[in-house]
Amino acid sequence: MSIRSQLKLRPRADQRPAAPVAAKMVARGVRVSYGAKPALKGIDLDIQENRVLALIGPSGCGKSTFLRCLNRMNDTIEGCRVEGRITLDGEDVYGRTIDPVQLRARVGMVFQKPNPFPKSIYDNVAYGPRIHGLASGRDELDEVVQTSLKRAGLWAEVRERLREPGTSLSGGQQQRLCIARAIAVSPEVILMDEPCSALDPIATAHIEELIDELRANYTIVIVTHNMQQAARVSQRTAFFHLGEMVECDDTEEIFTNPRDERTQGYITGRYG
Ligand SMILES: Nc1ncnc2c1ncn2[C@@H]1O[C@H](COP(=O)(O)OP(=O)(O)OP(=O)(O)O)[C@@H](O)[C@H]1O
Repeated sequence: MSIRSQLKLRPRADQRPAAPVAAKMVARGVRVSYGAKPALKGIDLDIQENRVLALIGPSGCGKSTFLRCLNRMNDTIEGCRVEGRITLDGEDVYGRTIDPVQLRARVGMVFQKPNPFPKSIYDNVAYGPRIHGLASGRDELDEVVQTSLKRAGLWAEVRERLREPGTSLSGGQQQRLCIARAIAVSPEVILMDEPCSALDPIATAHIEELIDELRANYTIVIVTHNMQQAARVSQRTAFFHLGEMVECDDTEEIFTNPRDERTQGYITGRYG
């Protein structure tokens, strides 16, 4: 069986944009350390608009650290130092005028384990728009909640139970609720840190389909250990190794024709 069919790669024409795609976020020389210990050693990476970028690599190579740099989640980790430059639409996200709370509304995050707030399904989604003042009045808030749940592919399952706790949903539904919560504040970029690792194969398939739909409206960066998943959902893939970004290319190139032998070793399962 060819690697293309093993990885369920889509036909070439679907993978390749006809024209160059604009970079939504750009990282240059990003170095991160936790105390004295370096975790990222100078990452240069462009994140293209309305594309899914998968970050792959062995455990501990710095994928999550890099993801957290993009919306300054690392700010909350004591002893974590970030150097270099990351821009969103050309603006330095570490610039003095940037409010990290506003940044995290523009660059939302979905975590490994579904983490709904201890609130109703409705309030989980309404929370962000309320604190950011994005809806004036109840009707508008209802509309935002409904639209976000629809985009997250959850509306049909929860429309009759909006007042029930978010935690009463199944794991896969909770993860879609978390995606709806991220979408509700109209982000431009969505970061996903192994969003399917706690889910069964059916819930995983549902989230993967959703990711493919969401890229029409959002730029997505996903960390995954599952190479089939990277091949199925992403158009670009970056391979990380020991704190370096070894190569980034069209997903199909990375999986069928990697330039670096470390990438080759990883995707063929020699290590990792
Ligand atoms: N909060 C932290 N405090 C100290 N060191 C950390 C912290 N988070 C990560 N590290 C270290 O930074 C390095 C990169 O970790 P990171 O979690 O970014 O890797 P990863 O590629 O996402 O790994 P995994 O695939 O296992 O999730 C590792 O050596 C890790 O031990």
